[in-house]
Parts: sequence; C-alpha cells; structure tokens
Amino acid sequence: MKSAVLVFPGINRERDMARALRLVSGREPAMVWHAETSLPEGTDLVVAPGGFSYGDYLRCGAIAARSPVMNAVRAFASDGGLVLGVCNGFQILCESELLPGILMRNARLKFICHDVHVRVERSDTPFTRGYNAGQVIRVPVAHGEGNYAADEDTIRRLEGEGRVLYRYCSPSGEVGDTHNINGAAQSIAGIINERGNVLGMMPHPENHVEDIMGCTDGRGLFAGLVAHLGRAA
Ligand SMILES: NC(=O)CC[C@H](N)C(=O)O
Repeated sequence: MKSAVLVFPGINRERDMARALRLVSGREPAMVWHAETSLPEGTDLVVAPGGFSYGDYLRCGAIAARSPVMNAVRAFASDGGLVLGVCNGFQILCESELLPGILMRNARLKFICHDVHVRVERSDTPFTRGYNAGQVIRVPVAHGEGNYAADEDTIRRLEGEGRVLYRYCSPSGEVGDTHNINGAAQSIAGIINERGNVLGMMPHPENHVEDIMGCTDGRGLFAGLVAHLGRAA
C-alpha cells in the first residue's frame, strides 16, 4: 500500500494519520502539499486528514477543495483510486463534489470532542473489510461541523445503494436521536461514493490504533485497506 496524505494550511491531524498508516501498513506515507499538481508515482491510497484547513473560513473545507492538488485527487478517484477523507477531509471531499451532500454546523451549535460509537454497516468494501457487518467500534470525534445533510433523493439513494458505511449508535449498536451526536441525517457518520472508492467519515479512526491510545478499534479500517491493496504494493 502506497499512501499519500494531503497537507493543507491549517490541517493538524496529518501526523496522526501518517503514524497510523505507517504502523498498520509498515510503509511511510508521502506527505503531499496542497500546491502540488500531481500525486507521487504509484500512489494507491490518498488520504485527506482532519484539522482546520484555512481556519474553517467560508465553510469547513470550502477553500481547501479549490487547492491545486484536488484536481489530481479528482483524476485519481475517477481512475478508481481509493480516497479516504476524515473529518475536515470528509468536508473537503464534499466541497470537492467527490461525495454528495454537506456537513453543517452540529445541531447543538457546539464543538464536540469525545469518543463515540459507530456501527459498521457493511464489511464488503475496502474501507470496512477489517470489521464485521454490524460491529460497533469506539472512535473519537472532534468537530464543529459534522451534521451530514443532503436532499431527500440523495439520502434515499445513499441508503438504497448501501453507501452508508458508518452510523452513530449506542455502545450496543442502537441507532436513534439519543445517539446521533451532531444531528446528521440518518445518523450518518461515513459514506462512500457511487463507485465505492471514496469514503468520507467524521470520526477519527487514526486516533484509536495503539494500546497507548486506550483503544485500537480504529485499526480495522487501516488493516482493511492494507488487506485490499497489499502491504508493500
Ligand atoms: N477535527 C477536524 O477535522 C475538525 C473539522 C472542522 N474544523 C470542524 O470543526 O468541523
């Protein structure tokens, strides 16, 4: 697996992401500055990490989505390359129209920073094959704008096509308003595009990959990607 982590001004989770990728894949990811116009040769996974690109001005991710590197990411995705966006990365992918919908302010208008539970809805995708369908994992969130929204037709399609991969839930897997931390439509925490090669998610799996972090539930996502792409591709 040869991954590339995108670095935008104001991003602050790129090292956490690089550490998780290195730990699980055994390979150092390339760090790619937003002004680049191409991705390193042989890249098979592009990751947009979390943080506060451009200080969240306009809307979270709106300015980063117009960065030169995003043209290369769009071309990479349209060739079938795997793209993962976490938190601000998810916002950037929506703003780039690589994923449908938007991330609005959290329903209670407060920044949320704590562990949550999410249910893995399917295990037959490169992004979830490290888990079992229905498995509940504990992962941290840290966002002010994680309230996923889209028009009714888009939500119907996402559900009908099995494109919701992660959903906020209780520790035992129940989904409902009480466990929907930010008011997201259908308790959506993560979705894939129509082709299934672009995932955006609000929680941070990269922060639960080592015992010292108090939980390793996020590891399955990276382990699944490594299983899909091969360790030293
Ligand atoms: N941790 C993050 O990526 C935060 C994303 C964004 N700055 C927000 O607050 O919603």
